Amino acid sequence: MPALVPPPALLQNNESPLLLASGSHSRRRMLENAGLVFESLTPGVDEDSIKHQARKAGCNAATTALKLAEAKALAVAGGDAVVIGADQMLSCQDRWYDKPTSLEDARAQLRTLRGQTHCLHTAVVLARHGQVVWRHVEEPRLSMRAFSDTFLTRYLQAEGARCLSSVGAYRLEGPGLLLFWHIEGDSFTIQGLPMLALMAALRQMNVLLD
Ligand SMILES: Nc1nc2c(ncn2[C@H]2C[C@H](O)[C@@H](COP(=O)(O)OP(=O)(O)OP(=O)(O)O)O2)c(=O)[nH]1
Repeated sequence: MPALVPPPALLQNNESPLLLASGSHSRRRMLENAGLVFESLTPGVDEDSIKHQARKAGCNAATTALKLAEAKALAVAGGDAVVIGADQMLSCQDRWYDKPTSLEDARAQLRTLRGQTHCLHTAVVLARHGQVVWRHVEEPRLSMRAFSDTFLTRYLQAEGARCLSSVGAYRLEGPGLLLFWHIEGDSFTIQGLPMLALMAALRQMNVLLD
């Protein structure tokens, strides 16, 4: 039975096309699962340079994530569309982490994060006609178990490259859940988008029906 995707007219106004300025499968999946109809584009933004400048200017991780989300939303030519830009930074003990580039990188990162609490500074913005019209940040806190090296080896064998698409080297909706003993915050936000706040903003902008 194919997944039932409600026709756009039932859930949103066709006059305001929606564009996701992100290459994130996780973000796309969450919007699709909510029944939204949208286009997606991967923004060409030099994230490392923006992060470096922000850090040098003394910005915290939440402000930096907002700057990145805005840069992504403004980097795509949206025309009349409402454009969603988002970014997620991971910080632990004031150190910032990026998406691991290899399983060895993921192993090293998880060994550093285990037994500690880290924060996922998750920013989302809406832009229209080249202007950012809405900004939002949520900062869930996730406490990792002090898991064994044997567990970590088995986890990486089970997850493989799937864990490289996430800033924390885990998929909360997958075996990543086994890494944690406590989580404060919204699971959608952890997966990359504060969906409830975003849906409320899209209703405010008359993109989604109230
Ligand atoms: N499936 C899944 N993805 C997660 C989870 N936690 C974080 N992520 C993903 C969401 C984002 O795709 C990624 C955070 O990195 P970024 O915000 O830089 O986005 P990304 O580079 O993926 O795409 P973008 O820069 O927006 O084109 O981590 C999780 O628990 N599950």
